[in-house]
Amino acid sequence: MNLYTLLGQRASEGRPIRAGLIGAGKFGSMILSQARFIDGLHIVGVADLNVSRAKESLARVGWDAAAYAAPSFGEAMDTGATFVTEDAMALTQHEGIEIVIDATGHPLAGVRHALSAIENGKHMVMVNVEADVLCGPWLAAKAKANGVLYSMAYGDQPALICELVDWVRSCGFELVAAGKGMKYVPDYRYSTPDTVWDHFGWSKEEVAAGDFNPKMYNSFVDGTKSAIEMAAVANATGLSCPEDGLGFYPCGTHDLARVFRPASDGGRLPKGGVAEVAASEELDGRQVHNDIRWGVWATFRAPCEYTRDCFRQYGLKIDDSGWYGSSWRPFHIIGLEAAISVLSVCLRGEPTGCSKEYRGDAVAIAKADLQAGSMLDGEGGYAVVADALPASTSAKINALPIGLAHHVKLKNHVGKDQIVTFDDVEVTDDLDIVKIRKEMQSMVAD
Ligand SMILES: NC(=O)c1ccc[n+]([C@@H]2O[C@H](COP(=O)([O-])OP(=O)(O)OC[C@H]3O[C@@H](n4cnc5c(N)ncnc54)[C@H](O)[C@@H]3O)[C@@H](O)[C@H]2O)c1
Ligand SMILES: N[C@@H](CCO)C(=O)O
Repeated sequence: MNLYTLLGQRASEGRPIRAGLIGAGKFGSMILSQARFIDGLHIVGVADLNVSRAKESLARVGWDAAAYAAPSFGEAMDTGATFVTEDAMALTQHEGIEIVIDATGHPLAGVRHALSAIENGKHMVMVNVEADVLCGPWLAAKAKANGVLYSMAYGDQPALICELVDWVRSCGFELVAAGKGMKYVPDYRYSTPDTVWDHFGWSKEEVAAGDFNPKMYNSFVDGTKSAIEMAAVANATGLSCPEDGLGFYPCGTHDLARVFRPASDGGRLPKGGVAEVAASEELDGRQVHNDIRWGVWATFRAPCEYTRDCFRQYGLKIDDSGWYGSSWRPFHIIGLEAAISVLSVCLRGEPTGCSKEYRGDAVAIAKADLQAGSMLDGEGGYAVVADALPASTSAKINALPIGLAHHVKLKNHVGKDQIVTFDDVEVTDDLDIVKIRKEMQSMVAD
């Protein structure tokens, strides 16, 4: 039965899905914008470090002040209104909430929120892919052991890629590659929060009128977010991360099947079975024809001649050999679609993508020559960018995951474009997360 019908049943029984949201920034705002139009979904609480910002977000997306004026979770449960608080941990512990959504983008906080939610018997929708790539396989195992579900967020590209991958495999096609689109040329790798808007493509007026965090958007522009997402996709789908990091091959939708096939068959991939990114800009900065900047895609091979012939007969976008086909979804609208995950988890008992193995890692790489004694400033900042590597490679070189490259001091000089390793940094804080990462070493897939 479809989600909408199932939700209608719960609404008519007076048993709405009771959810709590942590992080009311851009993604969270987009969830909140839609939530008030979804009968049967009650956002009991919104937690944000910055309560006044959260309230501004609620007002900006059109909520009446009375709708978020509940003075406690209990009152919110009784009245159908929403309680806004700075206490995220209390939200993850409240008995009335059945599902928690983390949209903070802070990897360490996201892991802690998820762990608390899971230990308190709640399902978890992890918008925070930064946290998912850091500890997702471990959190998913923890959720399973606690009888709850841990899910990627529909509307963001990783969950949509998982959906396409599932379609390819369920049809009996041979999956070759899957990934997302991105506005990217190699120089963007060195972008900082000061230069992000020169590259992202929005005008000064558009940026000034919006609610955008430049460091977050810089993590999109410099390739960090792509690395994080493709490693998370590898963990969720069984695909691999490319041995030498992401290729960011410029490619439009008409050409996916030709470009994203193995080099041995004329494509750009050193080998099949990988998560990759299609850049929406050519190397000289021209926009790619039929670009897929905002979308997701998968390429696959026909398993037999009859299937190959059907690809052509039914107008599938194929390569010149006819053996390779492609499928894509041209858009993702992030928080506007994220309720699909909440409904799928609570009504169907099915995550919309979930880390299953530890196959990929997003590792920190110096954006410039970094001196001993300097501090790393995490995703989208000035010091480091991430690339996606197989988890086995990351483990072998003792690479520092980008999610732990926050407020840590370098003890060694690290040259521009070099991978930062655990041996290069003084890790004095966040030892709970370091411990989880150590435990994850036993989960590394071949
Ligand atoms: N903005 C986008 O277009 C976009 C697209 C895809 C995915 N995402 C994902 O959405 C997530 C959030 O991104 P965003 O753009 O909304 O960021 P944002 O900076 O706009 O919002 C994050 C919010 O979380 C709050 N927060 C941070 N740490 C917290 C903590 N420890 N406890 C409680 N609240 C905390 C912040 O105060 C802020 O209000 C990230 O994981 C990001 O990868 C964003
Ligand atoms: N794919 C998007 C970013 C993530 O939503 C872009 O190219 O800007």
